[in-house]
Amino acid sequence: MRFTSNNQTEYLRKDMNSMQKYLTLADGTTFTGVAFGATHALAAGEVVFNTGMTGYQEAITDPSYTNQLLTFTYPLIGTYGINLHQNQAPKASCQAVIIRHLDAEITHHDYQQSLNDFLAAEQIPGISGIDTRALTKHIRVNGTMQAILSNEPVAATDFASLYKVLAKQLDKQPCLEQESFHPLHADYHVVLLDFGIKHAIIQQLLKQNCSVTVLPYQTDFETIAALNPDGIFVSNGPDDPTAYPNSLPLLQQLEHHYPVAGICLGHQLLALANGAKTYALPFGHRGQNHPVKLLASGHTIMTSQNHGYAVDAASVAQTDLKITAVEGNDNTVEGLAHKALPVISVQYHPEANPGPLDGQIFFQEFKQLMAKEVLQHA
Ligand SMILES: NC(=O)CC[C@H](N)C(=O)O
Repeated sequence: MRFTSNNQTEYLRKDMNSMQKYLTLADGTTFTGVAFGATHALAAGEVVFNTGMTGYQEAITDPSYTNQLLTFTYPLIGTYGINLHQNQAPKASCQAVIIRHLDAEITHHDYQQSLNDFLAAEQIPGISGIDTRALTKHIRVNGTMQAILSNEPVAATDFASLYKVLAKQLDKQPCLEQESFHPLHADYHVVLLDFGIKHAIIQQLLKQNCSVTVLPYQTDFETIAALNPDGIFVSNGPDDPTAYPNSLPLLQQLEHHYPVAGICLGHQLLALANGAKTYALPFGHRGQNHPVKLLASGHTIMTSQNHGYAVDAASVAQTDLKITAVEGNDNTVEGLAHKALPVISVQYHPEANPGPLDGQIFFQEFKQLMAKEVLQHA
């Protein structure tokens, strides 16, 4: 099957003095489009789709997309440019950006750079003129798959060997050193284990009047304890959660000493540390309108999500955890709490960025767990 460029692509080609680019999926499906960003760069990785109508910048700079080729179902991308302080990490780590139409006419009072220039500076290739809805439907039917973005069509027989050459080893980039953030007045001190953190999580903790010390996820228990935290936060991050077996003993130890909260990868790792299992979803949840039912109140909230793995509900029953929230679309696990310890986690992104802030209450719940613990030991 081959999806060819259409009139709009022809227009862009003239407009941008452009160069043709090819997206080849592992099953041989090929899409032809126009290069932008780092136009000559090649890329290989898993193609994942995001259904948000806005928020391309936050998604592109979310480290959880590391080494993935990110496509957007919303057709107009780049319309409001890039505003550098909205970045979720110091550098963008997705492999490539696949879009329908790159908007050359940027309108936003705050914009500092075009998406095209931003991706060129970040050395990330883009391809526009792609029917991203057809691509997404293809992935929804056939499952998440590997793909190559290249300057020449890739023959089916060459796919596997070329993919091997191009696919990067997962470049997990947590902070290399300790970093601290302070609100004007701090009620509590939180140690945040960085597996690939989004900046919005730090901002939400500051908003709760918590000072935050960000530490690389490989930090040992003694170093963390020496900082005398009131609570531990486990961040989001890239990859399969089972790729971090060395972190599980640390999380088990931390749970017995401090209130602990986790988001997305952090949630999955806390589940694994307590004996539950995780599995790969057929095509992931990535967007800003994912309904989540909170089981305690029966309320459904709208959430921002970005994950390809989930916690296996049946395996939770064998542990000391209980399910606190489920997805409205497919009933998968969206929240967990420990039955005896002050440990809570969510699969969705309560810090949003992009997306709705319905889930912000999670940060208040974490603060309440710290308050309770501090009172008990007063
Ligand atoms: N946003 C995240 O933390 C993603 C977690 C994990 N990498 C997944 O895809 O499921």
